[in-house]
Amino acid sequence: MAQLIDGKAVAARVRAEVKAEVDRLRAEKGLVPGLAVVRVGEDPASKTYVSGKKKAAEEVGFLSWEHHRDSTVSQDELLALVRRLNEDPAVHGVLVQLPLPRHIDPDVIISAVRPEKDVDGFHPLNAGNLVLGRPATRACTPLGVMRLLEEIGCEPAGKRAVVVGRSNIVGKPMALMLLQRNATVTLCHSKSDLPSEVSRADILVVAAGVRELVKGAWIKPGAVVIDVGMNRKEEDGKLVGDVEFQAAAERASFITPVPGGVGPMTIAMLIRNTLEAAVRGLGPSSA
Ligand SMILES: Nc1nc(=O)c2c([nH]1)NC[C@@H]1CN(c3ccc(C(=O)N[C@@H](CCC(=O)O)C(=O)O)cc3)C=[N+]21
Repeated sequence: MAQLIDGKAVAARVRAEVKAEVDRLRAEKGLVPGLAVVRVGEDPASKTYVSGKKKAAEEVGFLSWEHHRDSTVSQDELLALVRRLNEDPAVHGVLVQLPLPRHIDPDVIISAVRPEKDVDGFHPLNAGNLVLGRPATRACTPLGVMRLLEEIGCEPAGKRAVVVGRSNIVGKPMALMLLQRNATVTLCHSKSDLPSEVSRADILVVAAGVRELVKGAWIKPGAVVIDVGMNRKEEDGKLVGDVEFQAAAERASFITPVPGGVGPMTIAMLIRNTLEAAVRGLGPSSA
């Protein structure tokens, strides 16, 4: 039976680390990190996530602002807001909650955020620097997964890592981070021969957005299974992942639950990225 990876507990520890650093920055430099979150429309999931981000920001002693706009806001109006936040010296991190309404091109908005303030790590400059293995702000969810692997003492070097799902916000950066740590990485589309790909994984990360897509019987005995999926069941409103949890747990050595696995880590890493953006803003060697 697999050991559970307690993302909630690790995330709380990350936030405590950040809080200690924020207290020191405030005392020594008079600096308080600031996070601005932009939310458009009335998507209930976005509302929940944004309030989670705001709560975490306040818990660690950041300043935080939520800028809410109606779903009818124009792309130009949203761009103007992003530019204002880019110029605001109290704001160290700018996050535009996705998804955006259909009449707004998310690439245009994401590219407008100053790369130094892009705490999501979605800006093409940060994404490109990740590809090149250069310093960059890294996407929060895969960064959180890397931290979970570290916590359980899982060393990626030389292991076969399989990532299911190729999104720009999870799958692709996840594969690159594992590659950077010298894993042998396979990045799969959900149309791949998943049973055969998954069965070779020492480290399996699933971010496909399809409820219980990965069956327990496919898991290699002893594998580390990281489930990034978040699917709300029609029947009872409960969250389930992209992995058939019970059956997978019988074969895996470690597995993340949903909820309480990767989700809380995403927010904790956003908080970390914002702290780092604030410290970078002080200029070289002044931290
Ligand atoms: N610009 C942008 N950046 C994001 O980082 C971003 C985004 N847009 N759009 C949506 C996704 C989703 N996301 C989650 C964050 C926390 C949990 C989380 O804390 N989940 C809890 C459960 C929450 C619940 O019960 O609903 C858990 O897994 O334990 C989940 C999902 C960030 N996203």
